[in-house]
Amino acid sequence: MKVVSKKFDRFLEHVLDEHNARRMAADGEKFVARDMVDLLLQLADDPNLDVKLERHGVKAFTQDLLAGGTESSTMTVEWAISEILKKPEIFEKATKELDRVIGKNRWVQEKDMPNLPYIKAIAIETMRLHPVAPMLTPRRTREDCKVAGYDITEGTRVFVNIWTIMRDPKLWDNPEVFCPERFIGKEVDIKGHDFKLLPFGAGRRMCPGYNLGLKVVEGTLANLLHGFNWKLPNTMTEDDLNMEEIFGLSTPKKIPLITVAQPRLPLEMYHF
Ligand code: HEM
Repeated sequence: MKVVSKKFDRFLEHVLDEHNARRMAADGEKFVARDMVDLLLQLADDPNLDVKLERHGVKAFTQDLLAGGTESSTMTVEWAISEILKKPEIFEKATKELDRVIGKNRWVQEKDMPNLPYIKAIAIETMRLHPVAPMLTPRRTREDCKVAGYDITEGTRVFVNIWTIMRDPKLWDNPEVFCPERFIGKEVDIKGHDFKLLPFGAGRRMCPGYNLGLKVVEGTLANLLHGFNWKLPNTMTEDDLNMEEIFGLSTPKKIPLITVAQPRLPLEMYHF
């Protein structure tokens, strides 16, 4: 742990030095912040902040964003492709929508997402069955309270098990079945107001990156489905595909997905 933390620190020092050097190079000209680190460094220079942001604060912030913002999205996309490989009819429906809305001569852009409700539904259904943080971050009760008949005293550390909530048969029809259609034509809230669907948590410790996270998952998924036919390798069948998860702070696949991707757009589309 100590070795990893030192390695991370060296990397973050380098990132900050690099950004500071670019700011210096602007030399009197108006510096335009290019990314989150630039913005944080600008804030750290502000002498009027109520709570001063120090260099170590900028590093911690940057690390939080990297840690929270990378595995969460990739893990969700891996689960989505796995679920789709199990149910090829979902792939067909998704590509029908993509071909109708996007066509075969371009990639999906962020502005297309409102016109791709089925892709959105696949993303949300994936997060329902495979939440990134199954127990959210721990809470501490501020006062005595009663939940479902249980007395919980002030100061108790509490975990909210969203994995179970999002598979609760009292709240969901056929909860174990991957079914994006359950969200089609419905107002869906995943911003922490609907307590049966909490992939980003709720309240003051809710995921601050939910908007970005959702956009990354939807956009990546849309382009992966638009750009490729997904098949299982060799003689492997849908039943052979292992869907076990490692249950812990996050829920990655126990056995990483191996799949075969074949282009489904004109070949010139793959030259970037
Ligand atoms: C699919 C994408 C993502 C999912 C499903 C997800 C989910 C979550 C969940 C469930 C929590 C705990 C919330 C709670 O306890 O109420 C959380 C916390 C957090 N997430 Fe995300 N997240 C995603 C993407 C991102 C991105 C893109 C960023 C930043 C760039 C980010 C940064 C964070 C941070 C910093 C926290 C800790 C917040 C705190 O403790 O106050 N996440 N995320």
